[in-house]
Amino acid sequence: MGAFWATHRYSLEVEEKNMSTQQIKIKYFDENLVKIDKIVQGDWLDLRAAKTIELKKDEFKLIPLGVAMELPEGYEAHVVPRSSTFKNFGIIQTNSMGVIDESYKGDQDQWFFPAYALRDTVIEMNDRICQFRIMKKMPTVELVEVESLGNENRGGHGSTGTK
Ligand SMILES: O=c1ccn([C@H]2C[C@H](O)[C@@H](COP(=O)(O)OP(=O)(O)OP(=O)(O)O)O2)c(=O)[nH]1
Repeated sequence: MGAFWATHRYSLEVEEKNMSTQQIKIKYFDENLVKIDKIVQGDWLDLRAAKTIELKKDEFKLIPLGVAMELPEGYEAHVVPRSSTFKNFGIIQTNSMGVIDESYKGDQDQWFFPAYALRDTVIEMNDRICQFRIMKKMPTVELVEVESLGNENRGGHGSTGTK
């Protein structure tokens, strides 16, 4: 028992030491845009609409998020709606998840939220509509073509049942 806890505590300490703070250069496009908050809860950062946008039911618009960033080397960012976004504004994100490439870092590379409205709606400037986090990019991969993968089939959608 004692040995287990000693090992466990050691691995937690190592993890904590390796979690260094990463800096992200950020440019705001409008001085009236509320700056991104330090993380209060959780580890995603909320983003705000950079202008007031009106959408009619079934309309699509790109909502500017008012920021451009230079991500740390080897990282990309993922942007998803907040859980409450559909309830509050009746919009969904058309690409389900936005991927911000590491190379998207020019002065005019403003982040945007592609929105589809399921009802008439108004999103006010500075409303928090989505959230992002940075993720390590995947390693370089090579696709190797084969005739057979040599594995058993797992079975497709729903093959494990519902109970
Ligand atoms: O929700 C999103 C998705 C993308 N982008 C920006 C960042 C990204 O780096 C760039 C291009 O996105 P993506 O590669 O997904 O678009 P594409 O349709 O494949 O176009 P491209 O030919 O520019 O790659 O647009 C956003 O601001 N918000």
